[in-house]
Amino acid sequence: MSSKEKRRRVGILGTGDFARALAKRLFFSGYDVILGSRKPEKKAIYAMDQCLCNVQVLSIEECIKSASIIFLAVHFDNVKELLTEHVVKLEGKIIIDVSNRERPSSVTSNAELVQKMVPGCIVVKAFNVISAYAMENDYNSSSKQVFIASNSENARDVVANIAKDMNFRPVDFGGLFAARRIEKHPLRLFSEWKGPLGFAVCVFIVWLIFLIYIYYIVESVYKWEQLFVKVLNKAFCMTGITTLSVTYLASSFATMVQIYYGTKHIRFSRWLDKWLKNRKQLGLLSFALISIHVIMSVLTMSPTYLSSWYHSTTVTIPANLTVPLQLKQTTWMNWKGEAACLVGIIAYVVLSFICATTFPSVTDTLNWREWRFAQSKMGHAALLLSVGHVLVMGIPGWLSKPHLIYKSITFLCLIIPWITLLVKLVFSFPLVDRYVMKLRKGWERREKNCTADCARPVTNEVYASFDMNAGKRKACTDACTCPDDPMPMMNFGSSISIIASGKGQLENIHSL
Ligand SMILES: NC(=O)C1=CN([C@@H]2O[C@H](COP(=O)(O)OP(=O)(O)OC[C@H]3O[C@@H](n4cnc5c(N)ncnc54)[C@H](OP(=O)(O)O)[C@@H]3O)[C@@H](O)[C@H]2O)C=CC1
Ligand SMILES: [Fe+3]
Repeated sequence: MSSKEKRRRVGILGTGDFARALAKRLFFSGYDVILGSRKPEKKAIYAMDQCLCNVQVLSIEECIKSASIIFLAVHFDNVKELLTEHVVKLEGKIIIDVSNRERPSSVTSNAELVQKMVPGCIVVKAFNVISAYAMENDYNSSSKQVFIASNSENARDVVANIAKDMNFRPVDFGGLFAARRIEKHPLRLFSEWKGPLGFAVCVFIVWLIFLIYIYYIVESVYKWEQLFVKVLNKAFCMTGITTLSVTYLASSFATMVQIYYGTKHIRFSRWLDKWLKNRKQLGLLSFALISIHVIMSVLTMSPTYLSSWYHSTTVTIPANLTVPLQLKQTTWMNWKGEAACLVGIIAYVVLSFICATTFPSVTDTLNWREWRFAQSKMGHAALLLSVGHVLVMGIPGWLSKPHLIYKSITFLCLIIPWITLLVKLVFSFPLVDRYVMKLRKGWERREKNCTADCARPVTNEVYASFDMNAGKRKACTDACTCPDDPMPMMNFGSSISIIASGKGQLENIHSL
């Protein structure tokens, strides 16, 4: 066999679920795999899975000897016992630690502890975010990311190539210090959804209490049995539009902060940073709420439920009726119903399009300009259309009872959307827009009088991290970059992708 045809060899310590799945995947990706077991003679791997008949099971020592890249597929608790007697033989080898923790730790990581146990080897943290099931079954999972951390750039490249061969997407996290972050990843449970979900629930409760107050306590407009669809539908609609406007208000707030400080090199306060990072979740939640509103509205689309949307017909039956009377009743929508439907449908279609652009497979096909157009311009257009939909329903009532406008739910639920749209309109004026663009290109209003107490990035070996959660943000008495700051204060929206770019260009992702 020529050297080109020779399969690259890797060793795997352990013969458990993950080791077997890894062995199978590596074998079908063109690797020669050797499993290392404490009792190789008892591990009839091929009996468990015929695909593994070409995978040898050797002793731990032989496995370590025969490969220069070794996956450590044993539970961390057993690592010390397993590796202690092989420390010398492991010298110079690449050890890939795939282990996960039960609890997150900011102080250390399993990978760093392995590096301490075997100082002569090069430890790489990787593959811990892929389950054994996905490893074995999802062969078309090129979108699945494998986060990689190691103090050796060369070792990171080697493991990144292995991940690519296995049809995974490697993401370089830099130094081994980043293993702490990587090990936290599988322990997350929709953590980025908690804030937006809590916000939506609170807004929903507030609107619902208000609706119950005006429709059941102040006046008896509806029957209690109508609470589940008729009244809840209004609460879903009001929460949906509030959440949608809050999604787009975040970027305007950030722009205001940048204008105030006269620079874009300002680290936003924590609440604003969180708000900006949660825009995707807020937007998706508003889409879900508006979808519920659409379904409920379609189900109740009748003159009985939406009397103001339909023409009403009054039938008078003569008192002295002697012959059979035939009444043909056809009711169609009036202008208000038709207009509200039309604007509502267009708003929903635009929102659906924006929602579709957040799917990774679609996002990947968009360039930066298209993405911004979909998320910003179309987003504001969807909000404007949603406002229009509510206006069509509200205006006739406001005109007939202007003194009661403050009680109108259509009026109240449009306050935040109006603010969002008005602020956006102000920022769209050529003068303001030009000024903001200038700031975004790096111009600073008070460049010469810099007295900023700049927060420095946390630097650890080759891993440079802007840890938004670590420590307290330093106060900035004046907003500007420090002259010797190689990377000015920046805001990482999707920290993973930015940090992942490692050596690449750092880009201010808050192009709002
Ligand atoms: N399962 C999964 O979906 C994922 C697992 N991981 C990580 O992969 C590692 C392995 O997980 P998994 O394969 O599920 O675990 P298993 O319990 O299925 O396998 C662990 C293997 O470790 C070996 N081992 C070595 N020393 C000991 C010891 N002292 N006691 C017991 N076993 C020992 C055993 O092989 P032998 O008897 O042949 O020596 C055993 O088969 C873990 O660190 C886990 O966090 C990461 C991502 C996903
Ligand atoms: Fe509606």
